[in-house]
Amino acid sequence: MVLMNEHVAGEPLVKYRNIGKRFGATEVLSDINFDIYPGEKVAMIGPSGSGKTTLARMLMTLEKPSKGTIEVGGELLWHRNVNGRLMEANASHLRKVRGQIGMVFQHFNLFPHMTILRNIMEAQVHVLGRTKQEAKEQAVKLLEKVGLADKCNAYPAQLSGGQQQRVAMARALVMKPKIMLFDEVTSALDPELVEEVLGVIREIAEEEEMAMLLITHEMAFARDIADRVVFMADGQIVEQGAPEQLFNQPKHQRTMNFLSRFSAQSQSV
Ligand SMILES: Nc1ncnc2c1ncn2[C@@H]1O[C@H](COP(=O)(O)OP(=O)(O)OP(=O)(O)O)[C@@H](O)[C@H]1O
Repeated sequence: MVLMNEHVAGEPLVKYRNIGKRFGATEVLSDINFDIYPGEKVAMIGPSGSGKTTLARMLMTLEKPSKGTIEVGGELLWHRNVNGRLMEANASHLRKVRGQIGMVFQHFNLFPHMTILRNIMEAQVHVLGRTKQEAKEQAVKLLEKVGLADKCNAYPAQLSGGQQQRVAMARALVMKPKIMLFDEVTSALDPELVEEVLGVIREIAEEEEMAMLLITHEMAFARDIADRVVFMADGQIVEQGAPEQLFNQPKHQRTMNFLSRFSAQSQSV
């Protein structure tokens, strides 16, 4: 696995700068400055409603910041004019930037009317311009990687939640993104399916060079696979560091409170 301090001298892949976000009168993110380096595996933890998903959705351009800028691979997601107003990037620019990012959500978002194979071929053909044959070969390779080569011709409804989530991962991976976002990908799953999905993410983290941003409530997992852990609360990054430092010697009271609540909860389950 790649270690955080191997990256810090290089140029970040993702740069959040002075990010603020309001929904109406409610401020949900304030003054976020945050980098992700190429190949770095970052876990983001924090209480419900602290703004983790909103931050990730911004990277996919599904949400716009009210303040600040985001760069991916040296390209701004949106430009601001001299008055600070956000200017829409043109479609081809957005496609280029978004092509570097893969996302797996809590809900799998597979196309229900398409077979598993076609679910994974579709964007390769229409976005990357691969031939159907190339797309099929790549799809089969990725389905083998997530342990579902025998499900090519099944439809999503014929698969378990854990299997559908593994298909969603294969679909994101096949696009060869520079960064993969995983947003609470196990929280909609039955407990017995969680481990199979975490196992696939663990493998991806160990084998793939792409960066990862993993939003999770699975503390042991975050500790296990991340190069760096970021703790968010009330729309701010409270603290970040190597997993052993953040989990064993948190610097802030809020981090301590959160982690102790969590360990108390897991003991009582
Ligand atoms: N579209 C929206 N309109 C209004 N408020 C929103 C919207 N999306 C998110 N919020 C609010 O923004 C805050 C941050 O939400 P967000 O989903 O980013 O938190 P989170 O840390 O990912 O939470 P969780 O761990 O529960 O997923 C919450 O108070 C949420 O209610």
